[in-house]
Amino acid sequence: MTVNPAHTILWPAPHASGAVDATVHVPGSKSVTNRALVLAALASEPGWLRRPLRSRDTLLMADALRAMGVEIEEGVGPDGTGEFWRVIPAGLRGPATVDVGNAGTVMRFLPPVATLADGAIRFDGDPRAYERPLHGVLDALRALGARIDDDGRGALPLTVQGGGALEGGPVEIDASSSSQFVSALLLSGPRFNQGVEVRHTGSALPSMPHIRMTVDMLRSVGAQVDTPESGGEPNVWRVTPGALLGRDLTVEPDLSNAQPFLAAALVTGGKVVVPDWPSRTTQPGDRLREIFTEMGGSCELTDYGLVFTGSGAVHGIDVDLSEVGELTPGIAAVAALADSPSTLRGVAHLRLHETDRLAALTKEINELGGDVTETADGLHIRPRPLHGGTFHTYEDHRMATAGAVIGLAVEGVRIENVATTAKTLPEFPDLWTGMLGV
Ligand SMILES: O=C(O)C1=C[C@@H](OP(=O)(O)O)[C@@H](O)[C@H](O)C1
Ligand SMILES: C=C(OP(=O)(O)O)C(=O)O
Repeated sequence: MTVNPAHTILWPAPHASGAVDATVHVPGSKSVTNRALVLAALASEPGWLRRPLRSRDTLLMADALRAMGVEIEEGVGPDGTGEFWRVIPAGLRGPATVDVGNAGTVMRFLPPVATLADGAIRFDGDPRAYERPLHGVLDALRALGARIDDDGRGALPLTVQGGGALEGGPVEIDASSSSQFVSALLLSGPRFNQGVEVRHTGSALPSMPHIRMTVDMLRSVGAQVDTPESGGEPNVWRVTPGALLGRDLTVEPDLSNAQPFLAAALVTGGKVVVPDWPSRTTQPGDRLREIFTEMGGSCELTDYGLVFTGSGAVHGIDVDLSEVGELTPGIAAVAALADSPSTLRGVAHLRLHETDRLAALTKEINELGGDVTETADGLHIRPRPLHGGTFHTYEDHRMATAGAVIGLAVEGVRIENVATTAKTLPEFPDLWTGMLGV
């Protein structure tokens, strides 16, 4: 992917001179695209993805699957239907090398896939990827019969010695540091000889909507999945072995990436329309309708999409974000501009995301004059008048977009390395200036 060199230095975040009024077409969901790619690669017939997200995380996923033998053709559909990817599954094989970048979905979803390959699959990634938790997936795979060589830390870099099949069966994991451990095992589960039964044994499990997304998408390609919600035991998911269908799936807009645009309407007292907002979805970003309404906006979901309107007032909020952790940076940015304090709770695991998001938000907002303190599991934010300055992003796409939201209301904010938004939204700087008409 080409990165505009100007965006890797300091990007003057545009200041809003008035209320925004824009329609923003938000590209496809990262979480849906990467699940769809994995499921299509494991299917027994070709499948299609329409309007897939093209970003660093999803291109890494596509490249990794290609390296293991899957064919992915790219094209553009007729009549404005947008881009499509046609995924043609093949016998997975090594040797191959997978670059996970700093994509949680790639580093967690693919080691289970690699156990099904014939040959060695080596995994490597960005320095931060070495620090992000992976042990839950690796320990589980070993317990299910896989051979994995690592340096003993239960982290990247590592090599999965794919044996062409995995026995599978019941396994216990502690997924309190990432829901992606559970999703990873479930996604490949239909292809294990005995399927898989995942029992989460640790403390609270974050990001439950993302596990529901995994289950929904598995079922939509013909997998049989028993869940706590479908009458099973609490914290236990069971996937029956079986073939997966190739599907024709249109990817929903990424609702977490819609967040900065909705936030723009909220903090400027303006209006933003996001076309194709789904009426029913497992994406955690759908919770923004409720959260940003409580913070002062209002929503109307029409057949065309979501119409979100700010009132001019921005209120603080006391909210448990454990189910929707990836929304935290954007909510913190709005909270720093509110008329009352906020408490964001339930997100201790964000310390092991792209960066330590709790530390990064605290430091960067405070350096602009804010008053944020870290708690054991979140942030306490007391709004104060902010001033301009450099907002560092720590190679975290959501830090960059959070800084841009603050920049709308505060003159002189410069975002360091806005190009890091390429992880999930390479078009961010252009969409942002387009929204503002600058
Ligand atoms: O499965 C997924 O697509 C995701 C799950 C969540 O991870 P954690 O459970 O590690 O927070 C979320 O934060 C991440 O952005 C995407
Ligand atoms: C936590 C995130 O990403 P990842 O998929 O790398 O975990 C995120 O996008 O906010």
